[in-house]
Amino acid sequence: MSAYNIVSIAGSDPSGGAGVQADLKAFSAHGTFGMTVVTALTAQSTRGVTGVHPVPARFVAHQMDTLFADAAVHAVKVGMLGTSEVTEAVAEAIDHHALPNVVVDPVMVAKSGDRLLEASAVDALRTKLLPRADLVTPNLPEAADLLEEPEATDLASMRAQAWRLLELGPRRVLLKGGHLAGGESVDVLVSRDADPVEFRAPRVATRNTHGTGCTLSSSIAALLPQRPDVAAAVGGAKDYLTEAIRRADEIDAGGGQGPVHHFHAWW
Ligand SMILES: Nc1ncnc2c1ncn2[C@@H]1O[C@H](COP(=O)(O)OP(=O)(O)O)[C@@H](O)[C@H]1O
Ligand SMILES: Cc1ncc(COP(=O)(O)O)c(N)n1
Repeated sequence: MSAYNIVSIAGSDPSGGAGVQADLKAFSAHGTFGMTVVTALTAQSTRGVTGVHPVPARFVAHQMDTLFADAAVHAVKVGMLGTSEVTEAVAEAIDHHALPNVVVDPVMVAKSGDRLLEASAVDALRTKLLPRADLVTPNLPEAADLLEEPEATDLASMRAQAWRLLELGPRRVLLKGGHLAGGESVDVLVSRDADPVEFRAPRVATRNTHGTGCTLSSSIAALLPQRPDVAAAVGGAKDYLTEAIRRADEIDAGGGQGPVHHFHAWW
């Protein structure tokens, strides 16, 4: 029996590498029981997103109310939200159901360059959701959009932006450096209540990085109830993800940018 129920509130990726599909795989790999609240359907493959069909906000709220009235939830990962109405519904549910260990991955644009959040919804994400997050995990373009600043180009500007993101209200910020160049991929964790920590991993030479951000945030959510503190959960998630990227070329899910290997410890 798994002691922990972890919920992904995110979009569907039929190709299985990102969205709720990736989250369920990561939750399972970390020995937890995964649940999902779907916020949007996408038509998507390893080559890109060809369509987005948002779920009406009222029905996203209906899914959450039905699930949270029954299941004990130990952590939540929030991914693609699509619209400002859905973003606001999720923010309300976090308060109403007093959801614990809320990890927000502020998904805006897919690796393929396709938009996954309406431009008009960035404000709702910034003002309604970020202040309710225990941890927010932007990549560099998302951090720049949230701060309305140019994108960070080195570790020093990343560190400065991580602190400014903390001023938007989340309890902690993990600013991910996957989009920078260099031999190492470095993520910066800053908190209101602990010293900053940097997580370094050798940069893997592969184009198969579809869903890395989804997989990292859902792994952190799965590990938060199992590890002594947030830095330990992020470290465990980063180690798992790095190995999943290292083994990504073993999966053949299409001819574009492929997924990472969620079950590298088993197959
Ligand atoms: N080629 C790579 N090798 C190793 N780690 C990577 C690589 N690309 C991304 N990462 C790591 O994957 C995670 C997601 O990174 P990033 O690409 O910045 O976010 P997103 O997937 O949201 O765009 C981060 O921990 C980052 O350091
Ligand atoms: C449903 C959904 N959610 C999130 C992502 C982002 O993942 P990535 O940035 O790796 O494309 C995605 N492509 N699809």
